[in-house]
Amino acid sequence: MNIIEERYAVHQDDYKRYDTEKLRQHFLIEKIFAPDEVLFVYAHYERIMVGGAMPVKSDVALEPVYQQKASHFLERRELGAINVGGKGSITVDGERFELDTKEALYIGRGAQEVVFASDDASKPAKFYMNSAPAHHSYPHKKVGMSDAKVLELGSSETCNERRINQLLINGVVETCQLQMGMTELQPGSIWNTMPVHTHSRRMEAYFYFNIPEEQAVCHFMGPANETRHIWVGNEQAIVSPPWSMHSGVGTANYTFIWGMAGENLDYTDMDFHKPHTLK
Ligand SMILES: O=C(O)C(=O)C[C@H](O)C(=O)CO
Ligand SMILES: [Zn+2]
Repeated sequence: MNIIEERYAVHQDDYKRYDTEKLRQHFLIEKIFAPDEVLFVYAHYERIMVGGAMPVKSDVALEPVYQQKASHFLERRELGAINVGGKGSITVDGERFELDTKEALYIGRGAQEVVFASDDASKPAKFYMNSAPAHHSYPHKKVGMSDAKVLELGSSETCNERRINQLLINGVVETCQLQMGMTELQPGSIWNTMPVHTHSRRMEAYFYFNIPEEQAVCHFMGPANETRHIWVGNEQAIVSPPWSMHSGVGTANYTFIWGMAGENLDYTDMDFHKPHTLK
């Protein structure tokens, strides 16, 4: 049985009055992986589902949840999965895709049986997933880091030197509305997505991983003139509403996966806010 939690959409006027606990309750996803389970948060921003599958002792299957009222999970949805654990595989209607760490799989609408497996229980695969409603069925496709479109952004002087690996993105794979990728910070750099941006056309989810023990990432959210922060631990995620900027600074090096759904598939459609204008 897949485990699901629901998150409703928040108005930016209400968000202003949230304390730490309420911000965390609405925007932070503390648990993405549990052994031999599939966990999902169903968020009412573009109806994105954010979650993870971690097969250890046994394979685990994707099952429909009550919120979907569907006979199978992908009846009206598409899904992107990126492995952040040891080697594993995803079998889609009998077709097996081997996925090493940092490799992604796009699964198109209509797939009926999706099964996650780890090659070695002592180093389990961890499939981080985003899923969004889909109007069309595009082919399933595996995308490795060497297939990614790469953007090198930032500099060591501003502590934001980073490599953006666009994995499930227009031009690499056909999707209805989902886009996903992985941003790696260069050693010594700690700021992601600085200068910050908003894109009210798309919501976004950030999943932080490879954060060393006892370290954390301070994630910033909100309209540029009304920002708040949430401290995020390793393998936790943030749901970013369409009115919110999204950026983070780590107390150590880390990596994160971003995923988006919404009005367009244009990665460059962003409204930038210069650091000195933020409040
Ligand atoms: O470090 C960055 O900059 C990012 O990774 C930005 C994300 O890809 C993003 O927010 C796309 O809208
Ligand atoms: Zn963004």
